[in-house]
Amino acid sequence: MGSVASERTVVGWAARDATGHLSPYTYTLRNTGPEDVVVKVLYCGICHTDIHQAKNHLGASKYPMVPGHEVVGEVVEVGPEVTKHRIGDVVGIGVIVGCCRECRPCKANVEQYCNKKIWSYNDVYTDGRPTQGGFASTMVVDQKFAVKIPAGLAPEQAAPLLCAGVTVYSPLKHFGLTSPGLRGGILGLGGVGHMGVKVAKAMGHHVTVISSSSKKRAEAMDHLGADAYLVSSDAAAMAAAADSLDYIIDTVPAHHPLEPYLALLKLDGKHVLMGVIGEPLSFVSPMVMLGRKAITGSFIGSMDETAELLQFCVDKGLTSQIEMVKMGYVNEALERLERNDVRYRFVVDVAGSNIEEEAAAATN
Ligand SMILES: NC(=O)C1=CN([C@@H]2O[C@H](COP(=O)(O)OP(=O)(O)OC[C@H]3O[C@@H](n4cnc5c(N)ncnc54)[C@H](OP(=O)(O)O)[C@@H]3O)[C@@H](O)[C@H]2O)C=CC1
Ligand SMILES: O=C/C=C/c1ccc(O)c(O)c1
Ligand SMILES: [Zn+2]
Ligand SMILES: [Zn+2]
Repeated sequence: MGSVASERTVVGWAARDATGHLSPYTYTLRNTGPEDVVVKVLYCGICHTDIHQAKNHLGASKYPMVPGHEVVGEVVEVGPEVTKHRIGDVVGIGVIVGCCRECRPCKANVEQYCNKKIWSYNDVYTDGRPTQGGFASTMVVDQKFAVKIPAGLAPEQAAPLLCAGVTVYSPLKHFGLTSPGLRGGILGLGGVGHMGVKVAKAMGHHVTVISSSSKKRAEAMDHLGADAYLVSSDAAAMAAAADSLDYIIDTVPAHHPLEPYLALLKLDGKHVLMGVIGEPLSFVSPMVMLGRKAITGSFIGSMDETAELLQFCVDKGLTSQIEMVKMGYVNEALERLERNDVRYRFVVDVAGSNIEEEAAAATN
């Protein structure tokens, strides 16, 4: 218990401009507030959103920016009113670190849809400071936005569950797509997509991966447990699969036509958009009318859903498939992620990268 009297100086790896190149950056954290926990970062996953943000794909990036929102760490200090966590707990921090607590989404415990939500980086906290993410030695976060990592989950494999995992779990629950026997499509087999296959399979669905190439076919079928694999450019295979899916989780992070995928949906099928795409997507209206299909979207998941997903993963024996790297490799990892060269999520071993020591040595 107790709080530090002075601001903590920490080191993160920050983008300085839209090249998205990260390099060491020293900054201070706010004093530990009554409901804050101080978290020593152990691991942080690399999500494609980190590229969108670091490279200013949405036009709203502010620099210096320390990305990273799939954070697993150890609680090293708690404010005097913290009841949810204790020193020594292993916790996760995701995309959101604040909300108004008064609006309809907040009262319904879907605080990710709060219009006053605070993003874990590239945002401004209530004290007027920029928020900074998990590619850093330490974070301070309100206890509400830290979730306990349950026993039975390796912390490094838990990291991708905090964004990629809950991002697929939340819409499947919300849209009533949890019944065994449903037929689902996962469009784009990356970080979010591979968790889509795993979570949907654990719910008892028949899962079809829809990919831009055949490169991931063997892994998808043999290791991830997919039931079918479609290459989107294979017109004959796509035609044969028409009218066969109850839903598609669309994780493609770039502009793409929707009509080839809408054609795969059955009556009342749902196309759930996940990718962050700053250009209009298009389709002709009969594609949705003649089949009462729905095009919708979903944004991460709530803190409650995150805790539920973590327990679901323990109960079902699910983990993410990761490639662990040190912080010094983060720029190569970002480049490889952008060129679709990772199976399926990079996780940075932050604590094992000695970033504070290395930054101090570089300035001496
Ligand atoms: N809605 C939300 O709450 C969230 C949204 N996101 C967003 O979801 C998207 C996916 O994130 P993530 O899984 O981390 O990204 P990844 O890069 O790990 O995966 C995306 C996959 O989409 C396919 N793909 C990539 N580029 C193209 C392209 N130009 N055309 C067609 N297919 C492509 C590839 O799969 P394949 O090789 O199989 O074709 C790739 O593996 C991003 O836009 C991210 O910002 C992420 C998390 C939460
Ligand atoms: O990776 C998680 C964040 C996803 C996201 C979704 C929508 C949006 O506009 C973003 O900036 C990020
Ligand atoms: Zn993410
Ligand atoms: Zn709110």
